[in-house]
Amino acid sequence: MKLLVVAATQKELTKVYEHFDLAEQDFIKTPNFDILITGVGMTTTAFSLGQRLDKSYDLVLNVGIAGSFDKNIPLGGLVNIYKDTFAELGAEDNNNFLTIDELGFGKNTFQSNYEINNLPKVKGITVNKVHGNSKSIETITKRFQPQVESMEGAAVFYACEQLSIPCLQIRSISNYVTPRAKETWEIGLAIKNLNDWVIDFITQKIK
Ligand SMILES: O=C(O)c1cccc(C(=O)CC[C@H]2O[C@@H](n3cnc4c(=O)[nH]cnc43)[C@H](O)[C@@H]2O)c1
Repeated sequence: MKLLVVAATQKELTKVYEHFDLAEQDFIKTPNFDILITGVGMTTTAFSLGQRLDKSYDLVLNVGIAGSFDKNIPLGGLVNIYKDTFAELGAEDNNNFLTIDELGFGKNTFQSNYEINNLPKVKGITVNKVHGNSKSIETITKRFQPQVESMEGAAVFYACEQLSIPCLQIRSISNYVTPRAKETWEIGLAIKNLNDWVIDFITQKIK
């Protein structure tokens, strides 16, 4: 199994780098798995994957922290984002929003096609702008009923679909999507739990 692990920042994979004794670089090849650090957001993700992703990979594992709309998911909890939507891609039509699908230019939602058993499956959206305002949170919740949001997920699903490569997106919840309150974010806990899971997953896969 040739595995590519994709994350936005090296910080989100700190313990993975330490555990496997990896050099602090944004693209690392090892005999058993590769790591790609893309930078934050859809544009950097698309560019990085355009440079590094090829059909030799059997699985892409997209990991990172994320915000949750769903207060039933604990901070530091891991989720399997099985479906992810480009939430801002489309057109305003006065008080309505037309998705890229409705405009006839493609599709806005992409799915994972790799099954694992042990994590809750949730619906995500991918955004350029982290939600941090009551009105916009209410609007986006009504529009797509998302449980979580990130800034890269749908872009990774898109790239994998283009090359027919199985893709799994696992994220650890660092914060709730609320009017911005960074002091309540649990980034350290989320990154620790994510890294423990990634180390375990890689170790199982390369046995
Ligand atoms: O401040 C830090 O110490 C720190 C360490 C590692 C990563 C970060 C980030 O802010 C990474 C940004 C990354 O996180 C995702 N994310 C997290 N929460 C949300 C959210 O509420 N809405 C959207 N995206 C979120 C996102 O995918 C970014 O790539 C900070």
